Amino acid sequence: MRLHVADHPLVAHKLSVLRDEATPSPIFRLLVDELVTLLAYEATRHVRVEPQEVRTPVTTTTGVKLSDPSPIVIPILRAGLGMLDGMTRLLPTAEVGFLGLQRDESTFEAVTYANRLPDDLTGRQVFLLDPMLATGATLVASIDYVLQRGARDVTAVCLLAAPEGVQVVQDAVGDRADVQIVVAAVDERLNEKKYIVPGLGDAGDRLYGVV
Ligand SMILES: O=P(O)(O)OC[C@H]1O[C@H](OP(=O)(O)OP(=O)(O)O)[C@H](O)[C@@H]1O
Ligand SMILES: O=c1cc[nH]c(=O)[nH]1
Ligand SMILES: [Mg+2]
Repeated sequence: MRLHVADHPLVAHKLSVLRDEATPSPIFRLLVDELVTLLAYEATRHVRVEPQEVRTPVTTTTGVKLSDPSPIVIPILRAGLGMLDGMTRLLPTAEVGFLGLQRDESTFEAVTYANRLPDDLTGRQVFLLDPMLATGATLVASIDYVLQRGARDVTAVCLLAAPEGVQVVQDAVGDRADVQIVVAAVDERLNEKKYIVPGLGDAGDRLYGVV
């Protein structure tokens, strides 16, 4: 498994505003969208392309186009939905699937409550979107889900990760697939409630309110 931490002053600036407890939901949503577009540039560095002839006004040349089958982008509901537009802005031809998982806040296990994905993901590049990688249970369950459907090339785009969660994902994935995590920052640790410290609180609640 590979971990890529975005190292860019704009990412650091936007992330700092995101962390601020005084940042209201409308600004929070806007910043998540902007941050994801910056991360998407890194996350798509190895997106598959193939040669394509292009006729310019002057001559013909060989360019590239995204290979078939198109990549699939999967936001992990609820909070991952806030990352979808930022990702598809750079990958407008990608298909979009949905996975709904919620962390049980007493056992910290991930409970799956929804899925709308193709049965067969063989040969597809998969981009999972979830702002928070805390214990790693949600991301491991999501990766297992797409690997069971045949995917072998998976990139998770996250805003924040805890070192504990990164290790859990690394151990769980092993050499089963090519998995990459692209993240804006790896924070210090998890607290006793398994929240990321310093973190930004509950990403879903800050995007969409407490339900
Ligand atoms: O690494 P973990 O310990 O599994 O925690 C991370 C998960 O927790 C949050 O979702 P949450 O369960 O709060 O659902 P929500 O998106 O509906 O708020 C977050 O968006 C991740 O999916
Ligand atoms: O810090 C955390 C941990 C899990 N889920 C969140 O939204 N935030
Ligand atoms: Mg939540």
